[in-house]
Amino acid sequence: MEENGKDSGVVAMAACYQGFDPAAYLQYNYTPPRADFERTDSIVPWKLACLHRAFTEGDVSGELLVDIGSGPTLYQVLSGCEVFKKVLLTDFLEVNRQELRRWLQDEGGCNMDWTPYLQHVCKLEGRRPSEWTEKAAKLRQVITDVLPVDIHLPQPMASGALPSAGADCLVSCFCLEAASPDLAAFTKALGHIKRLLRPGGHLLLIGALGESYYFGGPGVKIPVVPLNEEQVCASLKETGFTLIRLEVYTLPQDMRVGVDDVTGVFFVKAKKE
Ligand SMILES: Nc1ncnc2c1ncn2[C@@H]1O[C@@H](CSCCNC[C@@H]2Cc3ccc([N+](=O)[O-])cc3CN2)[C@@H](O)[C@H]1O
Repeated sequence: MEENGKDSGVVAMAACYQGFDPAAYLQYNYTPPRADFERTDSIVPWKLACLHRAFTEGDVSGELLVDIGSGPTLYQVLSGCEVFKKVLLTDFLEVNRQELRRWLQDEGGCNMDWTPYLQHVCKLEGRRPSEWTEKAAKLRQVITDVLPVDIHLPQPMASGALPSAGADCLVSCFCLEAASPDLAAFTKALGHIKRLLRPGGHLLLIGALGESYYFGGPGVKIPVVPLNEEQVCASLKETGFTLIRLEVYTLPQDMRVGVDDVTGVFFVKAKKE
């Protein structure tokens, strides 16, 4: 522990993120082959199917959904925006919060066209893909803010950002393992975000398995704590979450495109009792 009370590994992680490049990151992970809606074995359709099922199978409800560590992406809340009246996006970096605000303000300058994602989730909802414009409008209506977050703080968001009871549901994708220097910090961060959730609320957690690094931009190599399923389950148990479902996707060879060394992706639905 350093004299200012911050763990040295956490301080080093924050430094790694100074070169993060949202446009490059989107290009690496959210375009084909990893986001190929024509392929049933592509990662993004698998993630969207997990989230759609989790948000719509009847046990998740409430007013407020918070996405922890949104990065420059909003696919995480495409299904949730139909279930919650209010959605908050959050990230550690201003460059990512700006990327999200540019899309929300719909004034151009975005580094990503989310249309295929909106069309795909409309199909999952039994709607015509052409209803993507209504879904985009719904998103812009329910996402009321894009706020700073730091999962390594006991209080990750500014006080007053959430109702005192907490959020009704949290979603977090590829953030905790990529922002934590080691497994202990990952588990501690899980405990920190749990405090943002009301009792009885749900956590939808997506993350990388077996990943030790990824590129957050050209030449921006960011270390990741490599996780396996057992460690994810142990961390959830240690922080007092009740596991409802764990699903695992193993990357086909041609999804390993050199932007990271991830071997699989986990999806967790859990509950804070
Ligand atoms: N202290 C902090 N608190 C909160 N957020 C923080 C903090 N530090 C950094 N952040 C925030 O966390 C970051 C989230 S992006 C992290 C990317 N994770 C790795 C990457 C993702 C990915 C995506 C898709 C697929 N796939 O197979 O389809 C695989 C993979 C595996 N590689 C970033 O937004 C940063 O801004």
